[in-house]
Formats: sequence, structure tokens, C-alpha cells
Amino acid sequence: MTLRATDVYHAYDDETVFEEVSLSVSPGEVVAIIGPSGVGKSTLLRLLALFDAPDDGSIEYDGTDVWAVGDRERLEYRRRIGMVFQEASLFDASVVRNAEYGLRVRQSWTDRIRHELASLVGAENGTIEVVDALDAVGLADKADQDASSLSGGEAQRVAFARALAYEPDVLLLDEPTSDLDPRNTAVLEEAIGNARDRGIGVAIATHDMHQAERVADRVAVLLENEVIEVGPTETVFEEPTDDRTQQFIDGELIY
Ligand SMILES: Nc1ncnc2c1ncn2[C@@H]1O[C@H](COP(=O)(O)OP(=O)(O)OP(=O)(O)O)[C@@H](O)[C@H]1O
Repeated sequence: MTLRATDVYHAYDDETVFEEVSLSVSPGEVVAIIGPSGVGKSTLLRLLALFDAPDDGSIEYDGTDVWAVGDRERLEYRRRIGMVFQEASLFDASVVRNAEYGLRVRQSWTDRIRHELASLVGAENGTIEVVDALDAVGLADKADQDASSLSGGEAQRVAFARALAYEPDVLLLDEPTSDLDPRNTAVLEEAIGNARDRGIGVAIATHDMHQAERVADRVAVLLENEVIEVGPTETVFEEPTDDRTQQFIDGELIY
């Protein structure tokens, strides 16, 4: 399932964020979106997540213009996309309840009843998908712990597991490790690689160029209202075609 933004124009009031930005995320690849603060990385992810409609251009899901179809159909596409924000927002319940939340809201009533029945007969630690997802972020042993007792890094790992649990086609990550220590960052980066290996398409907005080098197959550089360069990670970092990319990588571009 390829998610594709084509020639997207977007503005907040009279402040233009993008002019003709195009970017795709395909199954089994990690695309890093890098660029200075305020350039529009989060805005691009919100558009790809179908939270907001672009002012012009299109967002396509496997060739379907998702803003040209009805609300119900768009909701179905929306449900195939997982998003993780910079700060985890967990509610006051156990880790497993938090991790299964996305799965629950996406389930049909029949599925929900099935799972409620499963919990009545003692399968309290959630469905296999949720246990797998918690395992992928190294938190299966904390499934029954209260989420409020977790560290910030662990909370973010639960937020990632929540998105993984409903097996999205595409995972959109907005600076998911910017507040985390190296260990939690390493756990999440490994989970990103595993998601990619399972065929999920991942887009990650990051300030951290080393992280982009570590996790991404392709890198898109956002600058001055456009994607100035997109290509294989090695090419973008070793032999960029745009001088501004080199300046940005070298830390010489101040905005
Ligand atoms: N809801 C909003 N209303 C008005 N302006 C907004 C809104 N959201 C973002 N902006 C503006 O749009 C521009 C792009 O913001 P965005 O958050 O997408 O950038 P970013 O690259 O993700 O930044 P950062 O790296 O600091 O998170 C900024 O100038 C920001 O102030």
C-alpha cells in the first residue's frame, strides 16, 4: 500500500508551509524526513495521516485520491495508518489497556465482543497482536503495570506498540525519540527496523541526522517550502545533488 503526496500546497492562514511537495512511502521501506525546525515536517506527516486535507495537490493511497472519496471510505484508509507523536499520551490504565486502545477503536463490534469474551475467560493480557507489539518494544513483562508508573521512554515505547498492534500498512513517526535516552532510542529504532521487515512502510520526521542514517532507506530533505532532495540515504548523505543539503548536513544552514 503506497501512500503518496503529490504536488501538495499547504498554508496556515497566509503562511505558506509547502509549495508542490511530493513524497511517497512504500511497503517495507523507512523514509526519513529531515529539515530545520519549523520547516513543516509535522505538517507533512499530518497530511499523510489524513488528519488534514492539503490546500492543493493530492494524497493518494494505492492510487486513490483519499480526499476525493466519501468520509467513510477515507476513514477506512485512515485506519490503515498508524501515527506516533513526539510525546506519548497514555491514559490512566494498565500498559496493555493502553497498547490495545488503537486496536479496539478499529475493531468491529464482533471482534470487540470476541475479545471481551476472551478476557472473561482469563486471557487478560490482551490479544496476540498486542502482546507481540509490547514484546517488539521490550515491554511484554510490564503489560499489567500501571502506565502512570512508566518512565518517559517506556511510555513512548507503549505509544509505538499501540500503533504497531493494529498492524498498520503505514507508520508515521513524528520525532518519536527526541526526548529519549540512547537506550530507549535504540529499542525504538530496532522496532522501526522490524516493522519495516514485516512490510510496513514507515515515515519518520527527525532532527537527528545520525538517526536518519541509521534507520532510513530513503531520506527527504525539506527546506524553503519544498522537498529539495529525496533519494537513497547513502546518496543524500554522501553525494547530495543540492548544495543546500550539504550545508544542512554540515550544520551551516541557520534559519
Ligand atoms: N496549527 C497551526 N496553525 C498555524 N500555524 C501552524 C500550525 N501548525 C504549524 N504551524 C506553522 O507551520 C510551520 C511548520 O510547522 P511544523 O510543526 O510542521 O514544522 P516542523 O518542521 O515539524 O517543526 P519542528 O521540527 O520544530 O517540530 C511553522 O511555521 C509553524 O509555526
